[in-house]
Order: sequence, then C-alpha cells, then structure tokens
Amino acid sequence: MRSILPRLYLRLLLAVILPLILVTSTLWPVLYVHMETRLDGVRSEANAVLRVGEDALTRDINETLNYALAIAEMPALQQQLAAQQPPFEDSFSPDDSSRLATFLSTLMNHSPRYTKLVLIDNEGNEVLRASQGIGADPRFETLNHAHTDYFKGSSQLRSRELYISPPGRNLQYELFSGEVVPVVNVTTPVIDTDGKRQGIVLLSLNWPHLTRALHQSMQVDPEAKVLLVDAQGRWLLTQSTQQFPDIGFGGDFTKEAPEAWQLLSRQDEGYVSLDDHLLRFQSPDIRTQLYSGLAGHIFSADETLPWMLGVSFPTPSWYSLLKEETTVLWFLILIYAIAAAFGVFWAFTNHQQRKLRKNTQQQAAEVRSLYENAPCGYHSLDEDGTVIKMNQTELDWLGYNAEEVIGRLQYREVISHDTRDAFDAAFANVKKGQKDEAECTLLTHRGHARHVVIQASGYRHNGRFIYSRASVFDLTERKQLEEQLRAQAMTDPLTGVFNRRYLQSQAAIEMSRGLRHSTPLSLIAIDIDHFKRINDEYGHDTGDEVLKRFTHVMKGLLRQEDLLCRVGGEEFAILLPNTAIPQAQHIAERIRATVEHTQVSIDHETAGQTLRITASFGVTHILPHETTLKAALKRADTGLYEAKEAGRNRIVVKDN
Ligand SMILES: Nc1nc2c(ncn2[C@@H]2O[C@H](COP(=O)(O)OP(=O)(O)OP(=O)(O)O)[C@@H](O)[C@H]2O)c(=O)[nH]1
Repeated sequence: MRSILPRLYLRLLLAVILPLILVTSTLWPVLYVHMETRLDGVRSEANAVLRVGEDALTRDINETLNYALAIAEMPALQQQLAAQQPPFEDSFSPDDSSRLATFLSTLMNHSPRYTKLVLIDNEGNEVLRASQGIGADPRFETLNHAHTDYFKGSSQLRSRELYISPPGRNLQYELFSGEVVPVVNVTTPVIDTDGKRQGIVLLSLNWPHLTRALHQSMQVDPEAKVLLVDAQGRWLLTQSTQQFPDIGFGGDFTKEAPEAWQLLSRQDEGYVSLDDHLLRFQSPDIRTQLYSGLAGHIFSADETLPWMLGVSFPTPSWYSLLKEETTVLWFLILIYAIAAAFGVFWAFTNHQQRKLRKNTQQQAAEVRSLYENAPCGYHSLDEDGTVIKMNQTELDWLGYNAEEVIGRLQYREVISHDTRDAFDAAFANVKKGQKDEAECTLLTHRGHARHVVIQASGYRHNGRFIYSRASVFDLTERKQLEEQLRAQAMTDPLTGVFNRRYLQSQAAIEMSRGLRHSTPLSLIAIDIDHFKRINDEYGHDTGDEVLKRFTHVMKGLLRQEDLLCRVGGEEFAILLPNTAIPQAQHIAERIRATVEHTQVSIDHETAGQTLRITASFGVTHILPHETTLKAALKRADTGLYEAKEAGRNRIVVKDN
C-alpha cells in the first residue's frame, strides 16, 4: 500500500504537468506569433512616432536656419552694420536704425520660437538686439559677444554658411531677465553687396519651445516616452519624462542610465530593450539632414552633434497580452483544466486498472500453481492426440520436461499396450463431444508403470473439436490397497495361510484346469486332536502358537502348487492339484508322522518346555463331474470324522 500511494501521487503530478506541457507546447506557437505581431506593432508605432518627432525637430531647426539666412540677406541689416563701422557712413540714420530695431522686435514677438535676434559687428559688439517680449533695448548695445562660441564659430564662415551652437543656458538673457531659458544659438555672417563681411546675425532658438513641440508631436500615445541626448550623452529635454524623472536639461544621461547609454552609443539607430520598454532611436544630424536650398555648410561644436532622438513604448508582456486577450486566457484555462481533468481521470483509472491487473495476475499465478502442483495430472490434447498442455505433476509422473512433451509427444505413446485400446476408445468419444474416462497404465520415461484413470472432456467450437481437457488420477495406491484388501480377504491372519473363501474360489479354477488337462485333484481335511485341551491347559495364546507351528510344519512338507487353507478353528484343508488319492494319502501320512514327532515349544510356567500334538486326516479326491468343492469337502470331513472315531492320529481315505 505504501509503495502504491507515492506512485499514485507521481501519476497525479504527471497528469497535471504533462497536460500543461502539452497545452503550452501546442498553444505556444500561436501565442508566440501573437506576441510577435504585437511586438511588430510596437516597433511600427515607435518607428512612425520617431519619424514624426524627427520631422518636427528638423523642420523647426531648418526653419530657424533659413530664417537666420533670410535676415542676414536684408540690406537694411547690412547698412546698419556698415554705419557702425569705419568709415562710419551716415547713409543709415538713427531713424533708420530705430525702424529696423522695431521691425526686428515685431518679428520676434510674432514668433515664440525665438528668444532674440542680435546683430553683431566684426569685433563682437552688439549693434542691434530684438528680444522676445523685451524689444530692442539700448542697454545691450555695450555687450560684446567676442568670447562666445557662436561668435568664434562663425568668424570664418562664408556667405550662406551657418554655425549652430549646442543647446545651452542663455546666460546673457538670464542676466537681465532673471529667467533661465535654454537656447540654441544660430549665427550666420552678414556680407554686403561688395562681398565685405559686416558682422553676424545671431538668432536664438527657444529650446523649451522646440522640445515642447517635439514632445507633443511624439506623444501620440500616452505610453510613449521621448528621449533626446547629444553626442556626449547630455540630456536635452526640458520637460520631465516618466522614464527618467530625475534627470533635467543638461543632466548627464551616461550616469543616470549607464547601461542604456552603452547600448545607445554603439549604434546610430536601432532598437534597444530598456527594462520593460522597447526604445527606438535614431541620430538625426542637423548639419546634414533635410537642410537644402539656401545654406552652404552648417558648422557646430563637433562633439555635441549628432543628437540622439528616441521614443520608447512598453514592451508587451505575456501577462499584459493575456490580460488584454481575456478570451484567449479563458480558452487557455479551459483547455488546461480539461487536459488536467482528463489526466487526473487517467491517473485514477490507470491506478485502478493496474490494481485489477495485479490482482488478476496474482489469481492467475495461484490458479497456475494449483494447476501445476495439483495432486492429479492435467493435460490437453489436440485432435491428433498430441500434447498441447500438461501440468507439472503429470510431467513429474512421466519423468519428462515440458519442452520434450508439448507439441511433440503423442499421448498414447506413454500408454501401455494393454491399456491403449481403452484410451483410444475414450479419446474417440471425447472427440465426439462426450465425457469419458479410461483406466490406463502410463509408462514413464524410465520404464516404470503407473496405473491411472483418465477423465476427459472436449472443448468444441462451432461444432468442431478443438482440444481435450483431461484429469489424470493416480491409481497406484488404490491398486495396492485393493491388492492388500484382496490378500487380507483371502488370508487367515493368524497363520498366514489361505482361508476357506480362497479355497473355494481357487478350487473352481483348479477343478476346471484338472478337467481340461485330465489331471487328478485331491483334498485332505485335517483337524488337530484334542486341541481344546491345549487351550484349556496352556491358554489361548499357546493354542495360537501351536496353530502357527502346525501350519509351518505342514507348509514345509507341501509343494509350491499345493494350497493349504485354514477352514475352521483348528481345521485345515489341503487342495493338491495333479495329485491322485494314493499320493494324497502319502502326503497326509508324511504330515501326520512329522506332526506327531514335532515338539512344540511353549512358554508356560507350570508346563514343560515342549508339547506334542497329533492330527487326524480325511483324504478324498474331486470327482470328474463335480463342479464345486462342497461334496469333496463333505467326504473329506467324513473321513476325518471316522479317523477321530477310530482313535485319532490317523488317516481315513474316502474315495467316493
Ligand atoms: N487357541 C485357539 N483355539 C481355537 C481357535 N479356534 C478354535 N479353537 C479352539 O479349538 C477347540 C476345538 O475343540 P473341539 O472342537 O472340541 O475339538 P478337540 O478338542 O480338538 O477334540 P477333537 O477334535 O475331538 O480331537 C475349541 O476349544 C476352540 O475354542 C484358535 O484360533 N485359537
């Protein structure tokens, strides 16, 4: 029981695990394709959003660049700059200058994209400024831009060439307005009609304004997260982002997300998995991308460009997939539950079946053991009488092993010749569909005989004999017992000689043989004289001893074929085949004389050690017409009686 339970638990475990594996492995490809489709969807969406963002970014910056170039082309601007520099031509009056300033301020106020527009002479001195919301302010006139990157960066620029600074704090602006607004400074040289460089135009792009527009264009999906860093990993967004909430404009992205940066910095564009997000990124280089037409080269602080623009979307997880696809989830649960239920059912059924099979096998083994070791033999024969089955008991009786017998031995071969007919007759009846039995003698492998009775019946199918089934009972013991009983029935237990019944049965045989061969048959009746006295004097046991001794003496005087029988208490008869009366008389005389001279030892305190006995005899012969012993016995008894009457210890012959 203990060993069965763990097996049942193991099967139950398998019944749950196997369906799970089966269902999962069957549905896995479907779910996998489903997941891949979802991932493809996310990739496509990221691609599209990134393209929109990139378009917005480059479009705004391109417009700024073109705007700067267009302003630099304005003749009034060139005249203003020329008027500020030697030989200080007075063709551009202060009124002209004021009108220009007003015009530029109006331009600025109408475009929130820019924070300021500054006209700078070749020495870096600010000639004119138009700022967002402030307008042209004479206070700035004294400012010098000679130390700035954009002034230096644009010093070598030729006509229609541009310099773009990295996004940064507009410190000058901050100084006066108190606000900190990151800007991108764009500069381009102002060249007059003679090709003389008059100075530069500085156009500051409002970076928060630009990135806000970028945010808006890319956040078509609330799940989308925007990323914008420069080539050094500086964070360029001014709006907070959920994905990197701790980082602000100018923050070091390489420290905030070193692993992500490592992945991003390896390639110009692609996909990167960031935790549970998929990031699609690209490196739009503002110096080359989309810009065409008005400008020549665009220069920048090289190490900060190109920027890296990215958008990330949550990666679909199995959980989110199943949560969304509740039908699929329920289907999965249902399929799994059915499979598991089937598995459990199978486990229990299988367990029961195994138990039943084990019991059946045990019972079959018991039946087999009973069959093999039964106290009787069992065998089956086919139509030809060939052994097709035989139990161990019968094999042992016959002294063969199964291989020598099954399919090889014809059963009648082990039956003795004298009983073979009985077997054949019984087997023929069995083949006809009857039950039958036959007493046979089996001849063993070593040549011994075994008496048996074979009881058989036939197995038939569709009216045709298929095989016989026989039980074989050993009769050896029974025969021996019968023999013993028969011998006991014929023998006198005290003296061991035959009794009256045997004399009569044997006499019939001897009489018919005598008649057949015409040989004489004589009979002697004998009675011990005064036997009663012996009993009375010495006791019954001594009487018995005398009877035994008397018998022994007589047996010693007779031939093999003579039949000595005790026919009464102390009365005996001897049937003498092939013996005529004279020989019979002679034999009787020899017995009489021997007995007379025989001393019988007795074990008695008062008596002597031996005693002598005598006997009387009546002799006759069987007449040819006599068929029973009755008349002859009567004659012999008459002779005996006469011998007693005549004084005992003598012989009287009665021949008719
Ligand atoms: N010890 C013994 N005595 C037996 C047996 N069978 C018969 N007797 C006895 O034999 C005696 C026979 O006695 P009787 O028939 O009177 O004959 P008897 O004494 O021999 O006298 P006669 O025959 O006339 O000589 C009886 O006393 C029986 O009891 C026996 O098997 N054993």
